[in-house]
Amino acid sequence: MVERTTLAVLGAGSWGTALAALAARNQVPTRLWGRDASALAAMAQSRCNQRYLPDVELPSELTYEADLAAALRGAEVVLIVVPSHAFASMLEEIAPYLEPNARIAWATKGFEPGTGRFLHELVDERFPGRAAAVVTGPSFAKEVAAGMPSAVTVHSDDDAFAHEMALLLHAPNFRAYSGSDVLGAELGGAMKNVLAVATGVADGMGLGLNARAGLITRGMNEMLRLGVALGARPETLMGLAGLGDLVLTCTGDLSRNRRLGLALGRGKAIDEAVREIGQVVESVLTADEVMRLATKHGLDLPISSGVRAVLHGEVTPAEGLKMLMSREQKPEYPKGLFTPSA
Ligand SMILES: NC(=O)C1=CN([C@@H]2O[C@H](COP(=O)(O)OP(=O)(O)OC[C@H]3O[C@@H](n4cnc5c(N)ncnc54)[C@H](OP(=O)(O)O)[C@@H]3O)[C@@H](O)[C@H]2O)C=CC1
Ligand SMILES: O=C(CO)COP(=O)(O)O
Repeated sequence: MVERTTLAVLGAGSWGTALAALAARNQVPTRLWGRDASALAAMAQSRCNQRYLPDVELPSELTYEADLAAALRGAEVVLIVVPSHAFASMLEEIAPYLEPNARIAWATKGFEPGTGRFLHELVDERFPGRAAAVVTGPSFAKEVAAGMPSAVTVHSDDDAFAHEMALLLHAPNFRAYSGSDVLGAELGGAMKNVLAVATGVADGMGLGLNARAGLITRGMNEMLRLGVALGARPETLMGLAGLGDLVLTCTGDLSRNRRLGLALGRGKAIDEAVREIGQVVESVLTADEVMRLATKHGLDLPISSGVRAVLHGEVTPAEGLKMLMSREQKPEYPKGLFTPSA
């Protein structure tokens, strides 16, 4: 039985719209806010997000609010689903209107660009003491919006809020698990976007299925090593937030990050590839932040580093491949499975 908590979803792109529709179908009173008032009016009229989810009929229970103050009035839970580059400014924008008891969740995947700070750090700094949770895991918006079976996970330091947020979304075809490793959950969701570019590049170059599996597995190793260095729990990274989303995004052509890699591997220029995708491609900013964190912790992450170099045009995909394949022989896990080597 779902409590009738009022939910405000901020960000009317593909994922914000899909999550808002899911909650509304779940009998949660839900308002969807977006920065484009005319797009919201069209959604209210047609019950369709023509730009981001064109084939999906939105539930009649979902309401739309272009005025941020009105969207937040009475909202007990606020779910932020804007791209990571807009996350910090979104926190500033909501500050004057947040209800005193409002809990904050986000489904954004990434870091603060330019600093490598985790999004939970931004939330904790701007809203100290508020219950906060991240919603993450393998979930293409298009499939969730179409009601196809999916599983995600919700992590919070506040067990009650993790459970509450999960219940708002949990539905017959949508399993929402819960946990308490916010950092690990965020790291998995951010890093898989970078690694998806690597498998996309390999597939775009026609390197074969062995290469794809090798990149996914060694990419998982990079996620574990950075995660362990930062204090994430390995099991979080081996779960939906890490491995689950890594497999989805590295293999599923619905992934925009994988599609960017595919285009680069086929020789397309990055600007053109991003323009053609026409939606947020988080890896473009996240690769820099992953490498900023890796450098800070003295870690060598060859796949992530190669992706960053390819995205910056410092090396071609072929040169990146050569760099990876010419590395010295070494043990796969010199220090044991959950204390991976640098
Ligand atoms: N799509 C998916 O399957 C999933 C996405 N995510 C994550 O969700 C986040 C959002 O991605 P997604 O919805 O897919 O992206 P989309 O590209 O589909 O949509 C982005 C949305 O964000 C809006 N936006 C951009 N900048 C701002 C801003 N400064 N203030 C307010 N709104 C803004 C855009 O508005 P406008 O149209 O006006 O430009 C648009 O509505 C990303 O971090 C992504 O990694 C996570 C899981 C699944
Ligand atoms: O995060 C996602 C699925 O879990 C969506 O991946 P992309 O951003 O690569 O499309």
